[in-house]
Amino acid sequence: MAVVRTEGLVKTYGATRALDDITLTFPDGGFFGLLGPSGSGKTTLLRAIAGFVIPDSGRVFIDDAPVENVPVEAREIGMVFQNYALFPNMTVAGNVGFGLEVRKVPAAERKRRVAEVLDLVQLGELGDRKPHELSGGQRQRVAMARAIVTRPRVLLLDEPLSALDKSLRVEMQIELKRIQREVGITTIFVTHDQEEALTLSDQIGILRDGRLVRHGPPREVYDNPRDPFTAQFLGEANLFSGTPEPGGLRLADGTLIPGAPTATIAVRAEDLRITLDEPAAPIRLRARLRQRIFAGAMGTCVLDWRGNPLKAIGRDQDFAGLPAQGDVWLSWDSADMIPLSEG
Ligand SMILES: Nc1ncnc2c1ncn2[C@@H]1O[C@H](COP(=O)(O)OP(=O)(O)OP(=O)(O)O)[C@@H](O)[C@H]1O
Repeated sequence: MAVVRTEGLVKTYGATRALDDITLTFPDGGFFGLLGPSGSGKTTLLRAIAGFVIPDSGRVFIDDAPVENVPVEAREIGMVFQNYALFPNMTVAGNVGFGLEVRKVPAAERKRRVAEVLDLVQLGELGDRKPHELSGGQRQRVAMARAIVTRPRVLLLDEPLSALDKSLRVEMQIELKRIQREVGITTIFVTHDQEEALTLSDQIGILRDGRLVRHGPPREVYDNPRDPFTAQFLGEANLFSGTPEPGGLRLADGTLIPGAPTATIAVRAEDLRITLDEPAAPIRLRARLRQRIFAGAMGTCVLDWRGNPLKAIGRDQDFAGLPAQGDVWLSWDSADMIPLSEG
């Protein structure tokens, strides 16, 4: 286990600032999820920690020791990348034990440690198989086993589950979390699946254009996103901006939102209520229902308010009685307004 820390990391490629002054601590034994749109710098940050990318400036520390002079193989970092390549001609046990062989671990100990880690990823019976005789999820477990068998101080995972289909992916998320807990290893995980990041992480960090926009415990960041980017990136948020008045927030169409705390507020899609009749709620807006999307347990209503797209998420029965499209009322509780810092 180890604390990983970056200080003012900058990496540019021509005019692109892939990392723009990243200062961040990844807690000892924690599961840290890095999130951000495509091209925001997630992979570059992982590669800089691993030592594959040399930053223009700034430093990486592992347990308070700077690592710029420590080569990749000596950083004691385990890695699982998106396209983890297993050696096709080696058995599962051979693949997992390879790193130990390179480190000249004696055969008997090697065998014991490979068996131990295969048990941990629940592949104890499959050590003699070749990679092509495994399912995608099993291959992913082998890649995990291979990354942790050398007992690294840090585990870096770059979209390790993205090749798996949805149901296997969810199963593997639970597995991954269990394995990480059992081994207790400091883990930094890159994903662009926000649900995955929220499920797995003790802490999340959100990157945008190479900058760290926010970090903290998932619930804290979700409940109090602070800025419009984070509010819309994490979950589905509807933004409303207007002019603050003593009585509330005056929107462009003249509607007054009583109790709005700031000039820009967000309302989560799950907190919007839709009714055909005018509600008694103090906060209410006239909007147009454009589309109702059925998606199993939860459904989505796509709405339009004065040219702004809005979204409401709910169970199908919440939307029962609504037409496929047409004029509706929107309302929400004042407690569900999230104050945001800028418009
Ligand atoms: N070797 C490179 N040469 C030139 N530009 C690069 C290189 N590696 C990354 N970049 C650029 O740096 C930026 C950050 O890339 P990075 O791969 O870190 O993003 P990401 O958040 O991991 O994206 P994705 O989610 O698509 O994998 C992008 O604009 C990318 O084009």
